Amino acid sequence: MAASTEPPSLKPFTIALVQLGQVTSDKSKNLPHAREMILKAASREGGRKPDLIVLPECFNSPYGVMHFLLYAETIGFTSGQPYDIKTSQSETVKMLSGAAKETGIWLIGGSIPERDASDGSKLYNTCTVYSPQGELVTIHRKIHLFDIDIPGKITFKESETLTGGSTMNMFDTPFARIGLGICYDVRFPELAMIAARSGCQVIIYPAAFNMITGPLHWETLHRARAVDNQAFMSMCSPARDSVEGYQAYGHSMVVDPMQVSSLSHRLCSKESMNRRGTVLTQAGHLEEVVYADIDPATFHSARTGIPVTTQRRFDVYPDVSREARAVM
Ligand SMILES: NC(=O)CCC(=O)C(=O)O
Repeated sequence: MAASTEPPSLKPFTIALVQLGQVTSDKSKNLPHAREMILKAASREGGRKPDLIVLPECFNSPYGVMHFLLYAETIGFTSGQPYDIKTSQSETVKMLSGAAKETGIWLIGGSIPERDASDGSKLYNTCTVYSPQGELVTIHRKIHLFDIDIPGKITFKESETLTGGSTMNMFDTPFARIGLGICYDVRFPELAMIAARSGCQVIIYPAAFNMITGPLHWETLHRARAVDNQAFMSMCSPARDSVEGYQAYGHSMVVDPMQVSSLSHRLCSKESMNRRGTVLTQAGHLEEVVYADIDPATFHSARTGIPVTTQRRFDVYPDVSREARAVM
């Protein structure tokens, strides 16, 4: 949905982050395992059932530039155009659509290597999103490719085989407008800022940080994007169980935009702040499903108590984002 329309008002809802393990070089094992974990997340016992399930970045293929071509699938989705899952060429899209329909739950289907339907030489790192009826409602192609070089620690160059996406993407559910990105996109605050100013109350990125940058920045970036934008921020990682190759950091997380109303209560002790504070939920590093309840009161108290959203001085600084519109 275009961001020029009014966003749905934020309602209470529950997110499930599936910190998927066992991502192997065998896609025929990866897909059934992902499906099984989606069903497991959906059938939560002893807590509110999730309204939205999220998978991690690159869950049907090992994460590495040499793998993307081999694992890439053609999706062929165009925003605003009818999309027929039955005739889709993507086995991953079929599986995800079926799982969303079977569970009746919104699904952010992590990301997969995608081959452009019209220009087969172009590959993208692409997230697909499904309604509870199993419709493919939007896609997000990772905009900022993970090209880094920290000598002796990590060198990664997604641009060797991938092309960066060129559109901002968000989607509406009955409970929130949700802004999308993928992993490295989080380091570019403009993306989350434009999403928030386009009405997103929640920002969710499938991701796969690593053992160098994860301990450095994973939680800080969640908190930064959440506080700057006064929005809920979440990234879902794979588990750290790869025997060789890329070691994901794990620690899938949901962070709230700061509970002003309960701030004094929280400041009682560092321990209670960590337990009840702004990190609503956080996984360890192995495979697990973690849940977070999104409370609109938190969002509203943050925005009314610290009203930066109405205090901006566009007369003093140029607003680089104000004209932004969500397009596909
Ligand atoms: N998959 C990615 O984009 C990794 C990003 C990352 O680790 C970072 O530090 O940024």
